[in-house]
Amino acid sequence: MTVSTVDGLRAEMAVGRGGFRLDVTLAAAPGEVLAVLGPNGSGKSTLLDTLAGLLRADTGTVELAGRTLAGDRLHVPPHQRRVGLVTQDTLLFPHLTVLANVAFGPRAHGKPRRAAENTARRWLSEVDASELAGRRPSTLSGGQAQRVALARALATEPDLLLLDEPFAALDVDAAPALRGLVRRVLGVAGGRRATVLVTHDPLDALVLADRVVVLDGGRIVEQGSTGEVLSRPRTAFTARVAGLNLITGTASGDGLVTADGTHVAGMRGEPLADGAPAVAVFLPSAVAVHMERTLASPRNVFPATVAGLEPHGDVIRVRARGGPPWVAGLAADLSPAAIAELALEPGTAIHLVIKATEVTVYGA
Ligand SMILES: Nc1ncnc2c1ncn2[C@@H]1O[C@H](COP(=O)(O)OP(=O)(O)OP(=O)(O)O)[C@@H](O)[C@H]1O
Repeated sequence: MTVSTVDGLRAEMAVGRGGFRLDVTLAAAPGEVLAVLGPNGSGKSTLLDTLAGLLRADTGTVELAGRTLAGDRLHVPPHQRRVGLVTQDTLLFPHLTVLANVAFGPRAHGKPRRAAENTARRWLSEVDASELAGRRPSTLSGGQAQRVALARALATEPDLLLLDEPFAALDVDAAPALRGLVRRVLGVAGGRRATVLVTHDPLDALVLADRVVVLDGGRIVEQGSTGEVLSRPRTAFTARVAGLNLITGTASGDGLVTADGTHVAGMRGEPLADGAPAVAVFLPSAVAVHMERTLASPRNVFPATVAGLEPHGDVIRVRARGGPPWVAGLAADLSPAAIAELALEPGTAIHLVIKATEVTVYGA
């Protein structure tokens, strides 16, 4: 083993893939979660594959928790890196039970069977999957399989956890709860472990990451704390990524109550005591605009006024104002045809309609 003085992860590497070249320098401190955002083809998977050791960098070094994993003529193979990888395809062994799948890593690292199974049970319990221990992977739902895959990665006690779009394959009902669970689990025994999370979804970054890097064309075009990058975007991609609606208030039931007493119906992303400071987060694409006040439940209906219309890729972003202060700046993405049909223009009185299942509520 080659010793390094670096705590956590530090990677400075260049790798070519066909005509594409990834050239990045990044670091994640022990206990830190670094989100990697970027448009399709920007090099996110190439980055993860290289960190995992599945792909060999052409030049550069990768150092992790006091060890050099890649460098001058050095390439530590994936299974010796102490790196855990969770992807959308959970890749569980179909012929093994859930318990045996999770115990596999510790066994492969030399733990006796009983000790490996104890470790597996502990991590299954952390991801709320103890009752799945005897099941085969083919009998699990997508969300259950993702929880098991996470337990399997963590059971090896990796120095680096790589999460590749872990919620992308889940339906809208399953993703918020799993995101909340991952946030909790990443806090467990996370002192030494660094985490790199690749995602398309700004919610993932907002909820899970301490810092964000934005990749474009194989290079890092933005980086900083998650709040900094998402509140002051400097590229079109990050501006879109940051285009979230956010309402602050205090937790109440499954939703929250704003300072002026409006109830916002949502889904809890994590357990929250009623009255705790909370934020409700949803995408502009989840907001419909109606002229009449519809009473369809379980939807949120907020009266507002059109403040402005901005072209936004293929859609028109409607900005709202009026009513209580939190309405100002809320955005709805509509097709140009819908804008024309509703005859929207600045000053038009509207109702913003958002399904509760599209709104995720987290602790603030
Ligand atoms: N096996 C490969 N051989 C040659 N080129 C590849 C290979 N895999 C990826 N590429 C190219 O490398 C570039 C970066 O791809 P990569 O999959 O890392 O991007 P990404 O950001 O993960 O994209 P996405 O969000 O679509 O998953 C792309 O131009 C892609 O065409």
